[in-house]
Amino acid sequence: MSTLTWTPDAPGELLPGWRAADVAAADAARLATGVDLMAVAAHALAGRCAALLRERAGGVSGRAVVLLVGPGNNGGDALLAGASLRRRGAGVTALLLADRAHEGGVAGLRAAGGRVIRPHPDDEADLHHAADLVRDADLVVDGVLGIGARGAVRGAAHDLLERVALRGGAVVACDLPSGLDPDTGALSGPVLPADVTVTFGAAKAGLLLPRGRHVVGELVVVDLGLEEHLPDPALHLVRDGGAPDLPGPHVAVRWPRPWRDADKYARGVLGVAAGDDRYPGAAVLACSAAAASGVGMVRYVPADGRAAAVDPVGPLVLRAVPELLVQPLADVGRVQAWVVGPGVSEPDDPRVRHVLEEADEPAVVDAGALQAAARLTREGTLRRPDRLLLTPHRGELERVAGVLGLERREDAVDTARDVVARTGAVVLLKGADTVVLTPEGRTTVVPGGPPWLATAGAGDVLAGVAGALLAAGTAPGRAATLAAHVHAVAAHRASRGGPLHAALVADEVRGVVADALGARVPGEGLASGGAPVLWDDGARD
Ligand SMILES: NC(=O)C1=CN([C@@H]2O[C@H](COP(=O)(O)OP(=O)(O)OC[C@H]3O[C@@H](n4cnc5c(N)ncnc54)[C@H](O)[C@@H]3O)[C@@H](O)[C@H]2O)[C@@H](O)CC1
Ligand SMILES: [K+]
Repeated sequence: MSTLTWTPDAPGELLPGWRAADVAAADAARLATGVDLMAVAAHALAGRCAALLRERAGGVSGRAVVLLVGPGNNGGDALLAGASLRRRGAGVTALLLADRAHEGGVAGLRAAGGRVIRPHPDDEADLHHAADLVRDADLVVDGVLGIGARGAVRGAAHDLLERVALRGGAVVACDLPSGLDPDTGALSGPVLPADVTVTFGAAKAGLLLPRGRHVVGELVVVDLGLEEHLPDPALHLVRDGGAPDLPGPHVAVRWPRPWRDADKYARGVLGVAAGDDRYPGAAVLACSAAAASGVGMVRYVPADGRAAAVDPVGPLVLRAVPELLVQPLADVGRVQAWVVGPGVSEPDDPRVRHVLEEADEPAVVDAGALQAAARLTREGTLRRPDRLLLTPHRGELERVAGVLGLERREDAVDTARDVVARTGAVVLLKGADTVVLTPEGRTTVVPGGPPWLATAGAGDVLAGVAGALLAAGTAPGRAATLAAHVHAVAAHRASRGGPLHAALVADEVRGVVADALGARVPGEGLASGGAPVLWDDGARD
């Protein structure tokens, strides 16, 4: 299924998502003011269904619409939308897939001339017939379960979804694709991937999280006037610039830019403690990416306290970034941030110990330094975790959680949240999508790069970009979100649908940042030509 997009009328750089319980409470508060929310929801749903029928089937009148109807109000929404489509001339059949169905909805559909069928859950011929109706429909509306869902879809709906889950025609999900957990995005049992999800009142968090996003299709958020009844969102999703290879307004507004007479310290000086004899390339990639991200200067710190003259990695990083300095740990000059860990294969590498136990500067902690951060957390000697950005992929996260002695969780995002709570550091969890979690409780989902990005060295590039931002004074949570987005956009450019390798991604970073800054909306964020972000609070992303 396509990646998630959302309609332009949902403004802002970030799309907020809420927990189902918070939306249900806001629904109830709004209902108490006397608004017929279901009528508003069904009207909007019918409108989007009609538009999709026109796009895909050339019109509404005479087209076949099948409603999959569950026991609750979600089914009620679908039935009332079906009644509206019937009045516009569509042939509408409701399949009632539970032992009860929303009475007003059934009556409404019948009154409009729609057909209502209740397939018997144990009758093979009934289910077969229902599956045929679904397969032949121009449009299927999934109204089996909404935010009242608990676990995988059960009963006749389960059996039917299993038979039709791979059908090709248009599907509109009512509030959310049934079988998707509204809070976590977990998919249990068969799920009908939607072309469009019309969600009511507020986007549910699960629609924006990695596991859920790929079955949501285009997301339309219907305004039910819930704002004043909703608490803070559970998470945010970062928006691109209209296509995966265009940076979104989030970057334009927040990327630090130098003022006219800024020196290298104002731009940021980054120490890179990465690479060793086994993994020299990690150092090259991290340094190149940092340079492409606008850092003022890079100090490269070789392994083993070696002097520049004898370090074999130094000439490689110098060839990639001629302006950097190679300085052994004992002589390293002033830095404003660190990247530590990419391509570091020795667990007791003194560079790792220095950054994690002695330094005060913010640091990106990646790869070979992650387990050390976990071990030092356990021992109580990790220095100022609030300055740290941990960047594990899933496997590394599990190892970190293991060292920390955390309980095993099924969902990696939950594990990451536990690691944040235990360490006090920001965690950037790499995966198909990136999830950034901060100790203040903020969760941000950043849509990922192309699948080709799952390649050696991609993480080293990301670490370099994030390090450059930390060096410029951007707070760890914000740096993580910005870096992940720029990295993903750069990867889309490097790939153009085909294979890529990490150095190509690093090469694209500069152009992505330039485009983002060029597209910046005047009057928003920093003043034009203004100061870089210096130690912003980072509480908000
Ligand atoms: N509360 C409101 O005022 C509004 C609700 N709306 C709609 O109502 C929906 C929520 O309605 P409900 O609270 O009735 O909940 P649902 O329609 O999601 O369904 C809950 C029902 O399904 C059953 N059920 C739960 N999990 C199941 C499973 N895994 N397999 C089979 N059956 C299961 C439950 O027993 C319960 O009867 C929203 O998603 C939205 O579509 C909208 O009309 C907007 C306003
Ligand atoms: K649904």
